[in-house]
Amino acid sequence: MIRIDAVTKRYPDGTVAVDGLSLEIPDRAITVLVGPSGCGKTTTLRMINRMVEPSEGSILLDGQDIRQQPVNTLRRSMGYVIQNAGLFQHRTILDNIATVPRLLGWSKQKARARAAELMERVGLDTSLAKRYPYQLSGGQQQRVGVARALAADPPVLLMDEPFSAVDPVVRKGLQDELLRIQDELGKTIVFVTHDIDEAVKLGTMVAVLRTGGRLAQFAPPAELLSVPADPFVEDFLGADRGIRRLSFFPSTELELHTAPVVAIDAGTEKLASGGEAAPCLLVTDTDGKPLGWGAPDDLAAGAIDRDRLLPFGRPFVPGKDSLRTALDGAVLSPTGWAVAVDEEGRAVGVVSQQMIGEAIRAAHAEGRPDAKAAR
Ligand SMILES: Nc1ncnc2c1ncn2[C@@H]1O[C@H](COP(=O)(O)OP(=O)(O)OP(=O)(O)O)[C@@H](O)[C@H]1O
Repeated sequence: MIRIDAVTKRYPDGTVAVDGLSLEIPDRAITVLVGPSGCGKTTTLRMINRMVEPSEGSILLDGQDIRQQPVNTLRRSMGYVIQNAGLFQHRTILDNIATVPRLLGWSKQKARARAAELMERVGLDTSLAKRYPYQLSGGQQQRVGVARALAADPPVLLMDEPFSAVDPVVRKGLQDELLRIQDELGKTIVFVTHDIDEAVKLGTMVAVLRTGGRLAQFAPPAELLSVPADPFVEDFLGADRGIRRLSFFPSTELELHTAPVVAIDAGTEKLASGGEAAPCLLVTDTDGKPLGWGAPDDLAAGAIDRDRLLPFGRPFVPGKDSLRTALDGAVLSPTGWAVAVDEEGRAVGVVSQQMIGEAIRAAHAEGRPDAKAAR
């Protein structure tokens, strides 16, 4: 555990960047520091690897003051990833990643083998190994930055706005990749961002800092969304807090209706009977994959015209997707019903907006959501 204990940082010009900050950063989890520009996030991160020394207070790593070990030893136990990756421009991708192992005295061959393994782990094709950083996209460079930080297998990873410089689609890919890597490796990650959505998506714990370097709230993201500590945090979380909180509730409890799901080659009788449970029927192909909503009148006549089917919106996978995704599916569906599919995309049932609303109320009444559903 990293324990930040009553830390204040006053820069020589008198700026108080961090003011009496205390935090307990849990092991093998992602702790996000988030807040407006200039609230002391980077300063806090840099105090953890002693690039900046606190003016007051102390930082403990596994119970030991970080000042008690040589700074180089400390930094080797902490990978560091920054915005724009900060790669060595004159070194190949492979040699960039192999930097720390080489510094640690590994042979060139062993360090490069490790680097190649890490390229795969962060989703980079090893055919890029001999390129130079300028020959990669921004997103690829960030992946190299992550691989380089992981090269010596440090227990701690410090990440300072690592995904801020890439477009939203690439950014989402990098975030997903980080969560996947974290599931495999279980590092203690401290992640700085000014983007609250990124904080909520990635954080096991989220520390919201306010200008002046004071802690506004330290909580799991679902708790942050449900009980913001004060108007500053509430304002910082932004609009749609209630909807976004639904990301933390699993959709497994939803009761699915199967009667309105009919295959396109079903007999006339079956088509006519399904419509009792829902105003529309979901028509699937012969493999069970949804094709669209058909109006009961059409179906009762036993004549399905594929061209007249209504789009079925975005389906959700119960057990994998959250109530937010299910609700989104229902809102997008012209019938107001969401379509549930299995991992192979075959329809397993349908559920109405009203039924989702009831599940939301029940989940809220039960209290704490399941944090895993957010991913
Ligand atoms: N070397 C320095 N000397 C003086 N003041 C500094 C120094 N470094 C940072 N500051 C000030 O300390 C405060 C906190 O800066 P810091 O970079 O930690 O904030 P931040 O939350 O990471 O900001 P951003 O999101 O904009 O990167 C700011 O007011 C900044 O101007």
